[in-house]
Amino acid sequence: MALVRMRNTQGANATEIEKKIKRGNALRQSSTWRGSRGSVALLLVALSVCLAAVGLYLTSLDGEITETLVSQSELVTPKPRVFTVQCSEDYENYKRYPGCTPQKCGRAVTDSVVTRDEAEVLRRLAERGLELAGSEGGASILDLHSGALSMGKQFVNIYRYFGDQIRDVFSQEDFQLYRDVRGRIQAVIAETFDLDPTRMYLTKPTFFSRINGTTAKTQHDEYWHPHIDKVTYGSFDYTSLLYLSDYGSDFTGGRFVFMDQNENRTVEPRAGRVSFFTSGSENLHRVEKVTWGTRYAITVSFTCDPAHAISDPSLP
Ligand SMILES: O=C(O)CCC(=O)C(=O)O
Ligand SMILES: [Fe+2]
Repeated sequence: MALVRMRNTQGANATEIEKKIKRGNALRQSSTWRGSRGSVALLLVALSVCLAAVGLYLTSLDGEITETLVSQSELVTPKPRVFTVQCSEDYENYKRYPGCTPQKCGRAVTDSVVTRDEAEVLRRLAERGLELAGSEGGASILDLHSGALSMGKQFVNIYRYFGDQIRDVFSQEDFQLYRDVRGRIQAVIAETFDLDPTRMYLTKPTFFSRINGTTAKTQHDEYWHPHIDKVTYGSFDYTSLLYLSDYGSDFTGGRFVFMDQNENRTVEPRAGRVSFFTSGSENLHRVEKVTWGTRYAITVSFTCDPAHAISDPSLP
């Protein structure tokens, strides 16, 4: 009995010892796991850092690093903010026009050539004109010079299509304002690039644009493709854009992007802001897709070749 008790006691001790061993093992295992959990966390951090570095490198190769040249909220006044870039070699293949052909190339932005009130008058003009028709896709244009207006999947000539009724939509004052603004833009481009303003001429197309987030229906709606204006439009030597609405409050997306070798550089539209640049391949650019709201702008461009000059738009 005692033996039995003894055995029992020994047995009880053994069970106790086994339990302790098990507990000890369990504890050891959990501390090993805690230790390895630490290493796993460290490894994960290191991996994330590596991935971030690789991501940054790849985006830089892709030209996806973006610098804001001018944001919507700042006011560039009284002098334009000028960014000089090296002229592309294309110019060697073009006929040179003294006093006009770019000797120095670049881009510039100014908020002191057109007031916000004037921009509003021009935006209303654009709204009225584009209300007459407009593209089924997201991008519509109205060219006051040729009369071209987006309608559905094509264009109509407003002067022919609407005849005299067009005088109920546009006034002489509207056209006068366009001419004034065109003259001021021409003067600031000439001053910035050291040109003779009498040797640069308005060229076509010159148009109001309205862009929203509607899905494109035809190629004309695909405004976001990278392009070089001198290639796309032929006659352009200096491109200017007058913005009629505000990035961030009237629309989102829709920033203007200069696509440089290692970096994108953006201009954020602001009502009354004029952005201008030499039209060669030194200024490859695109417009971001508009994601919300409506963006209005006017493209006003100049040529050095008198053969491509057009007169100011006027009411017929
Ligand atoms: O509206 C813009 O900001 C740019 C438009 C453009 O690139 C063009 O008309 O060629
Ligand atoms: Fe362009």
